[in-house]
Amino acid sequence: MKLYIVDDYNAMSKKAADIVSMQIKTKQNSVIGLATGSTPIGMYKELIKMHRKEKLDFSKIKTFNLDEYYKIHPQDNQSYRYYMMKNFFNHINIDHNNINIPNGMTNDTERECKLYEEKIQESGGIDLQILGIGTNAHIGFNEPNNKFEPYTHLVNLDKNTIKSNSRFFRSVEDVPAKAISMGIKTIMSSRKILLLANGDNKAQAIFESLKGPIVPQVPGSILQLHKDLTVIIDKKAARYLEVEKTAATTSL
Ligand SMILES: N[C@@H]1[C@@H](O)[C@H](O)[C@@H](COP(=O)(O)O)O[C@@H]1O
Repeated sequence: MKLYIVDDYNAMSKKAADIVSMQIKTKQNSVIGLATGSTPIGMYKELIKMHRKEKLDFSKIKTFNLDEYYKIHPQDNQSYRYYMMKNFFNHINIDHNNINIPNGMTNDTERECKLYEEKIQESGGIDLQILGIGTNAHIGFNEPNNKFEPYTHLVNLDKNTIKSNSRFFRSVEDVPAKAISMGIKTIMSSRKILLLANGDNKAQAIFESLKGPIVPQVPGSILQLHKDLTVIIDKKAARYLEVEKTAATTSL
């Protein structure tokens, strides 16, 4: 694992954008797995800047988002589709046919999940998956559980997650109780994973995920088994990690 502990959110966002841009420059038709939440917003802003200033070309990439609330209309301003359009896709030259986000309105979730997995396979698999992490160590919407759910599936959101995501909604009652999420195997099958976290409230989840036992009660802990994991976190999220505080890369 490559671990970068950086000063702050801006440094995290810039470093993450550099890695994504390198991936796209190296392979123009890269398949990129994308995350939502507050964490990657800065990274998306940096990538938009790169597109404007250096003509970073997104025209051939394909994207798969980790998750979507259920049920939610794609045009609802709380949907992850809306978030992606607003924060990223509307500002770059991506082919909109190459954007994949689970359909949060489907009446047949089983079919939707199966189709999503098939589409990922057909695309050749994810080259680089971006991940944030929940305060309860969830990745995508894979909540703490007594088993790892392998493939894209319908999830009952944890109370903790509903509470923490309620900051984006009018009230806790407005947060959908379910979501469609890539599974643990879907995420782990990506050729590269980039995990981002910032702030004190992520320190425990980061510590348990990177240093604790690999258990489904801490979904992020599975990442320890990935062959090509890069972690970029700020000093606050790194609070409990006992690593040398050099700004350089540290291998755990
Ligand atoms: N489903 C998303 C995750 O993909 C995200 O990584 C996480 C952290 O969110 P944030 O970045 O806002 O802290 O929670 C959300 O609920």
